[in-house]
Amino acid sequence: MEKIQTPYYLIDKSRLLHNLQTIKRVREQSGAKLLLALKCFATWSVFDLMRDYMDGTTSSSLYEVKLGREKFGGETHAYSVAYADHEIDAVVANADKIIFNSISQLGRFADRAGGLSRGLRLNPGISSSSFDLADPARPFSRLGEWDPEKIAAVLDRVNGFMIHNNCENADFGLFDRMLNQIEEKFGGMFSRIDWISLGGGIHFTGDGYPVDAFCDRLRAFSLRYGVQVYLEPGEAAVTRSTTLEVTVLDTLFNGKDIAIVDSSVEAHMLDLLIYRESARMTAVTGDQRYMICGKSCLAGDIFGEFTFDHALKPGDRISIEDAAGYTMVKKNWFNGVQMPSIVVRELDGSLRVARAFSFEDYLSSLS
Ligand SMILES: Cc1ncc(COP(=O)(O)O)c(C=O)c1O
Ligand SMILES: NCCCCNCC[C@H](N)C(=O)O
Repeated sequence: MEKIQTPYYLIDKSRLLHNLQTIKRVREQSGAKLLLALKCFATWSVFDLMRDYMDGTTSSSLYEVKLGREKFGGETHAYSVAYADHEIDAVVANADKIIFNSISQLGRFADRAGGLSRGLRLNPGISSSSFDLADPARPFSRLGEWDPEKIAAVLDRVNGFMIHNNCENADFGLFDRMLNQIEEKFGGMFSRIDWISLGGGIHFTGDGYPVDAFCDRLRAFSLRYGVQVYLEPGEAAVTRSTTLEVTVLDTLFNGKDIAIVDSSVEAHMLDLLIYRESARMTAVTGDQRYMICGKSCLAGDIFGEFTFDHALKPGDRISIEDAAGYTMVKKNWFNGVQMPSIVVRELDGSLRVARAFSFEDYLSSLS
């Protein structure tokens, strides 16, 4: 096979499988159903593998619901911060459950939900987010209903609840304590519904996570209230499965050694800029330190500073870790920078270019 032109996202199915096997274990041991959060990862070329290990998908918009139904299958949950009048029928036609963000949306659209099971998002007012931007419990948050009295008044109109308050939470103790608080606040209503989704943001596929204790906690919760528990992993499902493969185009010294690569943080790993985080690379011992920068015009288009065991030169290849969650779903055509192809390393080790992007794709993204 010819060398694949960078930049490209490289999804390694055997690394993905590692997470999926933990997901399978959680399903079996806890009785919970696990749905892929498409907002985090929607690269459907690897759904053939993922669907064997997960129960379906959850979504944030009409297009995600349709993608989940069409490309993943299984159980399809629809959630949206706010549904529009003109899209609700299509959402209902493509979903198995519909979750409303507010009592007012439930009131407006419940009668158009047909035979679908209906859910309401609850906001417990606590979260594990260390970023105000991603904190669903931030002051004045619009994400879900807070008041148990108001929620109790519409209980006869819903079959389930969705509570998403974990964010990059690798601490089981914190998960457990927050769930206790949720039970104290809303537990009185839990026996009166059929299912509860505890959302995403739980990093149970990470090294050393106490998976047994996690499963026991979920199973006990489910039995206590007689509810089907759902989880909505995004990041946990795809973490460490994907790299962004780039090539050095130029090097220069401006007080620091700098290497410019054929990619852009703003266009291809936008979350890093949004949350002001550094990219990750496999650690190399060496004494050549470089600031790895993107090729867009943005002065702060910087992946981070990394150490190498050799001097970088044009043509050298660099592999940036953790390029699955919240990357491909956010890629854009800023500066007209070549959009990375999507390449899959199959379980037998062969590489497949699932998608390559061209000037025509750039053209058709605008008019
Ligand atoms: C309702 C809901 N479910 C699931 C997720 C997925 O979270 P993560 O990718 O952190 O697991 C999110 C993240 O925004 C969410 O808002
Ligand atoms: N790595 C920086 C923080 C990322 C936060 N992810 C945001 C999405 C998340 N699922 C959420 O709850 O908003």
